[in-house]
Amino acid sequence: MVDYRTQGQIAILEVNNPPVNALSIHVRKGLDDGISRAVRDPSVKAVIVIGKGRTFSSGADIKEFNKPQEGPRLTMVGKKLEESDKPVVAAIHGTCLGGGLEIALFCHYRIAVKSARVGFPEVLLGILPGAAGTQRLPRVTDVAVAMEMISTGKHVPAPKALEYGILDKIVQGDLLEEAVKFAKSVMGKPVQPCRLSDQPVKGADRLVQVFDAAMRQVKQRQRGFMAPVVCLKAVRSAAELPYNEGLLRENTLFTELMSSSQCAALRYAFFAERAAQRWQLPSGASAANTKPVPVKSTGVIGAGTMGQGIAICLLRVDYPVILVEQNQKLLDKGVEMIQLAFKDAVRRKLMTEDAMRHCMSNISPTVDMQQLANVDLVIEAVYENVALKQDIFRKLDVICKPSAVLCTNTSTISIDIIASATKRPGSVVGTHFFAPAHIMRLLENVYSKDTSAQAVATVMDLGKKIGKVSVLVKTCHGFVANRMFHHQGQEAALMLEEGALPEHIDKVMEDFGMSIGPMKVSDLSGVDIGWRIRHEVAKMEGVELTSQTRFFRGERYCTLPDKLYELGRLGRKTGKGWYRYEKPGGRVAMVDDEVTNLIKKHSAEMGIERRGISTQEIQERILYPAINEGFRILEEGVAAKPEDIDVIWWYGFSFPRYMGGPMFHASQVGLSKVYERICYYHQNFPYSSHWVPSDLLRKLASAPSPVPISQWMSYSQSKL
Ligand SMILES: CCCCCCCCCCCCC[C@H](O)CC(=O)SCCNC(=O)CCNC(=O)[C@H](O)C(C)(C)COP(=O)(O)OP(=O)(O)OC[C@H]1O[C@@H](n2cnc3c(N)ncnc32)[C@H](O)[C@@H]1OP(=O)(O)O
Repeated sequence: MVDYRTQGQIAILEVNNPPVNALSIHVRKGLDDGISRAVRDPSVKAVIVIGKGRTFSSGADIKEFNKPQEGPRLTMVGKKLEESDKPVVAAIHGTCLGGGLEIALFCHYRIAVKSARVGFPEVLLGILPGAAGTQRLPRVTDVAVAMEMISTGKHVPAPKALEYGILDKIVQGDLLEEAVKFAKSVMGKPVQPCRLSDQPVKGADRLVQVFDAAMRQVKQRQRGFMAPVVCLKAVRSAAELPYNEGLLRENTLFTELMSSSQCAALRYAFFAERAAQRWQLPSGASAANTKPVPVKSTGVIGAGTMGQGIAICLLRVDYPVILVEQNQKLLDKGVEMIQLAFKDAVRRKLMTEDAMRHCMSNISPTVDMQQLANVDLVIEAVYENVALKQDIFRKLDVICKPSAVLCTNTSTISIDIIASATKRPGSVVGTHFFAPAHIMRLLENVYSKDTSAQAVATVMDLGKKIGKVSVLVKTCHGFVANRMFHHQGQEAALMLEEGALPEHIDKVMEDFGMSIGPMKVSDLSGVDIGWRIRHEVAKMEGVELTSQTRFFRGERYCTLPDKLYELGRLGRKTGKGWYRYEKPGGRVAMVDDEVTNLIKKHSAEMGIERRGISTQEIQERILYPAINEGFRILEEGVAAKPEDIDVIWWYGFSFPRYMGGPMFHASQVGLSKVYERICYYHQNFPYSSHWVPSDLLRKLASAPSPVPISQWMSYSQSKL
């Protein structure tokens, strides 16, 4: 785990714990033994700590967090490094994160290659740097920088870290050779000035202003998230207490966070997100045994909002895009909007003018679908209409080369139905982007009964390349995201006619932790989207939905969203939806009397006596139908595991990660309690099928003791 060798008068401690040199027990032990040996050996005059493989160290081993602490503590190992009278140099490449950076800060010097990154991402796991990081970082760099780094978890590129004083030197060429040269240059120099524990905190005279400003930002950015707040308090104590007392304070705060439910949720999230990448099809084909089709050229059909966003995602990572629209006017508009989005990115310094020009030079706009003949992958992004999509895929089948992967950005229509329009259903796969497609991180990839493993591998790989978090699901109407979200929308509308107002529902859900409430989400994605889907389904079933419709498909139906649509209140894009906005496309949601009156009038017309709806009821009626549907999705194998559902909710609907996602949240509340409440609502609202309790949930709720999430799927086939 740590290889010890000497090169002349220099001892080299090389951490070797693939893949990311996590500081597991054997690494800590190896470093502890290694530094003792180097200190004891009179022929050794300097020490280098370096990582083998792709990285210096990703920090403490997160898998060990659930277990009793064994072996030397990281702070003890660090203390030995710092107390060495022989200079110790950390030689950094790849990432130097968390406990890895803490080790580096115990060393007397830090050098790095230019591509290295350093950071304290502990906050993203709901904890703080617990091996002296909060006390040592503000002794090497300004306290404001330390507060920013520790409370956001952002990685800092080596050149910036040099500027901050965290690194002593950036080297070119072979890192070890350069480290040896550097070690020789400091051999024999006194190490005392390089011991951070002896240094004062930098910028301590500005502590109060810096702390207050950082705290304001943290509270604004992430309401309800404890870790950033506690991180700031820990850094503050570095400036207020002597070093050793600061360490004790850090330890107390660390233990507090480590035992919190937010930390449990975030650790779950860390592994869930990675597990989602290890996809597997029922055939046994998997990420491990399937190669993607190489993609060098792409096409996007539809230059509307979604098509524009998807094209931007592809252009940003250097894919050439053939953008197809049905007429020149729509095409020109689409290209103009793409250009505007890039200009905005330049204005916000997210890209350079040159990069923008390069991206724009990679678009080939056309109204001729034949231009797609040679692309490796095409994504259809036209509006949600079965006949239209089938027509496009029929044409693609004729036009595209045999190896092309044919993707659809449908958000609800079964991929089986779209693929059936082609003679190559194996090549057809769903790539469901979330609006705005160039901003939202989620890509819900959808396989049909015929989709080939290679097509799946290609879209999972594409997701990674364009910086998305991809989750693979099996096709059905609405897939995972919209199938669950749909019930929230239904239940929200029903609560509106019973007595709630949009701002009440949003406030409750925002207080719960959602970054925006469901009514604002509806305005953001467009009131017309739901309208189109409902009316498309009704049309397919030969039903006409009118303002008098009370039941549809045997279920209680609320016409309020349809009434909003008919008023042309389509959401943010028209400047009016469930709220009023400062302008079409505006962002500031304001309560609108017209909507309040519409809702009250609607209740009266329906003969419903409005009542006050409690916070608990709003929370349960928004969350539990989605959770119940999540269990059905698991029963049907539409999602392979509960973790995949939660990943979809973090990245598709901004569900607070520190609450773990709806399925994790259900496990925290207790499945028997969730089941009991769903049964209660089912009794009260018998005409809403989303309250019919899932069989899997029933089985899990009646287990003699709580079943851990990782074992839920073993109950899906059981006969209990
Ligand atoms: C009250 C009870 C007290 C009990 C106390 C017990 C602990 C005491 C410890 C006290 C000291 C605190 C020390 C320190 O302050 C705390 C920490 O260091 S926490 C860790 C901080 N580091 C991180 O959060 C980094 C996490 N990793 C990443 O961001 C990325 O993995 C990466 C390093 C940037 C690399 O990214 P990629 O190249 O994309 O690779 P992957 O992400 O796919 O990772 C590959 C593989 O490695 C696994 N892995 C990564 N990091 C860790 C880790 N720190 N520990 C364990 N495993 C890690 C990852 O899961 C992947 O594996 P796979 O899932 O594919 O099997």
